[in-house]
Amino acid sequence: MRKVFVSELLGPKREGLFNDVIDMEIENIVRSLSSNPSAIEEPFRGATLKEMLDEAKSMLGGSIGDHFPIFGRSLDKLTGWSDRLEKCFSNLDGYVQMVLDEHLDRGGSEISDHEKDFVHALIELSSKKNTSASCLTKDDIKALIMDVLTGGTDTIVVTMVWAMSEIVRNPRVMQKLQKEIRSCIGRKPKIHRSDIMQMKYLKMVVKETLRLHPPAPLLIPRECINHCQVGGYDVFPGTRVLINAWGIGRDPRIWGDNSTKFYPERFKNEVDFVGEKFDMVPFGGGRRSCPAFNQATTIIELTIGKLLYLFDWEVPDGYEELNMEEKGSLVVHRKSSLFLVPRKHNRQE
Ligand code: HEM
Repeated sequence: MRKVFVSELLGPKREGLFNDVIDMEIENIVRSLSSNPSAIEEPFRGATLKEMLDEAKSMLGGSIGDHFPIFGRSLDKLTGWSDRLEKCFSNLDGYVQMVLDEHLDRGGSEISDHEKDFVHALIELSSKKNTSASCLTKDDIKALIMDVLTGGTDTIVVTMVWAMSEIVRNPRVMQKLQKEIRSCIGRKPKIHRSDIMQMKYLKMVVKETLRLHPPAPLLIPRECINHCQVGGYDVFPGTRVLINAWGIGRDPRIWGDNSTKFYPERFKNEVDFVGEKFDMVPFGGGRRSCPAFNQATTIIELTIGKLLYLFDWEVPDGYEELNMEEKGSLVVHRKSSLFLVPRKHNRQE
């Protein structure tokens, strides 16, 4: 399944369409900010799908029955958790089914290869004509779509919101970042992926955000399959394992006395952040690490780059200090919404 996900959504086959959709979405955010700054909340505010995904994420945080299966399951029934779980996943399943039906109704033949998206590709892999080992069932397709919806939406938005919070709280960082972006872009109307490659400080800012605010601070709960030893402790098969990515990213033994400070310059020398050295693990590590880390960081860099290139950002009058309290279980958000005022940057200056 992971192989299908990587080749059909993230691989070069789908790159053109994926990039076009991302660029269009970033343009939409910028347009809504330019025409009506009070619409800043719009792209991130909930439609029904968002509510469904929020509910699913809160349920994935686990129940009493997940931790104490023997008596916990009965408690889950009594407290109404089991009914809530049933309803939540039947709603999500209904949504995914609707997406699938829409794709089936349109039929694959009248759509050009360029227009075919991830769901079309999955349907092709499930067709009777496909005799390869990766032939998918309907449930496989639904699971893969749910992976994208649950794993790929909130994580990116949460990281962007934390990045904007830290940038605005640290005017020194904001000025340095804007200077870099604006000098790399000059007077060009658009930022391209190739421009981002030159923006070293922007990359440092995104890494520093993921270090201090990994969207999934305990990653995804895993279960140990084989007996192993970690740091001298025995971990037996069946043990549920939680990795404290939040704690690792703030560990003063790795990051020094200023480990809780937002200081992107600490990434001047290349630091691995995709789980090879484990100094920070916002995307997990090993065989089940996030397959979309590359795409995710590019989307965040492009969006932040664009927002900082076109606008100067301020906290609204009356809000002196940004509240940085956190809330959530599987994915950790800001406790209070982020309100910022964008002022269009005059490119003649
Ligand atoms: C800033 C953005 C993101 C962060 C921080 C993030 C983080 C993570 C983490 C921590 C895991 C679990 C790794 C582990 O347990 O070792 C994971 C898994 C996964 N992520 Fe992401 N993710 C991000 C964006 C995305 C996007 C955009 C997609 C899809 C388009 C995605 C799809 C997945 C999938 C499918 C898995 C499961 C992989 C497996 O079990 O083999 N993620 N991600």
